[in-house]
Amino acid sequence: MKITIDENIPYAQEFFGSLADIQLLPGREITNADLQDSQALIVRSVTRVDQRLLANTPVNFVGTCTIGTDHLDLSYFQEHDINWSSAPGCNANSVVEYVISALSALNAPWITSTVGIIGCGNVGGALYRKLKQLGIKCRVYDPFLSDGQCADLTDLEIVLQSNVICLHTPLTTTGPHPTFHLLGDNELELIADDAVLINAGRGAVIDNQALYRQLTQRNLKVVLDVWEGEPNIMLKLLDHVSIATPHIAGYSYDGKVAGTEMIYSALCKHLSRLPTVKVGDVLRELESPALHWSGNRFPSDIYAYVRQSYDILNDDKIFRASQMNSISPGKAFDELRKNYPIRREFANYYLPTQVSDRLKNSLIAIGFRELH
Ligand SMILES: NC(=O)c1ccc[n+]([C@@H]2O[C@H](COP(=O)([O-])OP(=O)(O)OC[C@H]3O[C@@H](n4cnc5c(N)ncnc54)[C@H](O)[C@@H]3O)[C@@H](O)[C@H]2O)c1
Ligand SMILES: O=C(O)[C@H](O)[C@H](O)COP(=O)(O)O
Repeated sequence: MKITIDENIPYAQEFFGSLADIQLLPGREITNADLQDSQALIVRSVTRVDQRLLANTPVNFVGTCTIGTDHLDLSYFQEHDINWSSAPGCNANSVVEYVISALSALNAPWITSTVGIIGCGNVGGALYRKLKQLGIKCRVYDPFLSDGQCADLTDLEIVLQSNVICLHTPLTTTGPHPTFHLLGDNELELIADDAVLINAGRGAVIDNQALYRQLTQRNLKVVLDVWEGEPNIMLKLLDHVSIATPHIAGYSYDGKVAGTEMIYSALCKHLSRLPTVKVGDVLRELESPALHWSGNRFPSDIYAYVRQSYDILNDDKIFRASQMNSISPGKAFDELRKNYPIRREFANYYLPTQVSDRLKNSLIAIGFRELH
């Protein structure tokens, strides 16, 4: 048996090599010819998996080590009896930490503000629970949830009037509530001038042309991890965005490896094999998990601790430089993602003992640990 795998999937050999021969290829370059003798295809979000890629191949299992599934033609899979699996929730916590890093780096008064969440599934729901634990007022728009599932559901128009607005929907073009260009001119105009808008869902959920028009007229603070047309983003938009990153919100190492393990387990099930490799076999504890003492001011010192684990402004700086200095910005976008450094989640770090109770409680609520 042979499995074709995106070369950017960490520990592909350790997990999938225990099941079959593996062929590692760049995700954007996998072709139909590459799959002529593969029974399984394991991808990330950059490989469009449809009839063009799969027709007349023996592939009968497709796994994506990601949360998003908009790159998979699920109707084609159903029509051709192709088993498939995604990795729901694998990097949800990574995205939540990205949002917290963005808000604390912007020095926005988010701790005392109202946060609007659009799309309250694995990612939005995890963010919602963390914010509630911090005592932050939330408003949620998710037309697929009922009041029994979330007490703060309200209309999109109301959510857009929050101090912070976070987008966590999938990208959909069909169904009763498609998200493609969910935020266009009319919706963006409802957002207050001093608000923060964060998109770490999918780029095309915001009409990027409309966003550009807005940002040339007013100083809304916008954080974009995802962009329309990735990897070839609208470069002129970059100048108007407060924090810009190349679709790495979900790129904590913990999240990526969890995605690999989930798809490995799904493929084992498909093959009626028992999984023998676990995350703990490959992912080690940090050698230096202790955070340095960095002050006790609440809430401004939250960033001082967060940045020791993940400094979003560093990602922003590197990304801007890559887009400005490269003759091929699209390639540079992909290269940054391919060579993204190892980023471990907050739960791998311990707080210094001097941190005051008030600050400590908040840092623990967002995921850091206390030394006992
Ligand atoms: N930037 C990144 O690195 C990154 C990482 C992980 C996930 N994502 C994206 O985030 C998306 C959400 O992830 P998730 O794990 O929370 O997915 P999920 O399926 O668990 O939740 C999505 C939620 O969005 C809601 N929704 C659907 N259509 C909506 C609409 N029109 N308006 C408001 N809400 C709507 C759904 O009801 C659901 O509750 C993924 O589909 C993926 O595209 C991005
Ligand atoms: O959907 C997801 O899980 C995320 O967007 C994920 O981080 C995408 O990463 P990629 O597959 O493009 O490497």
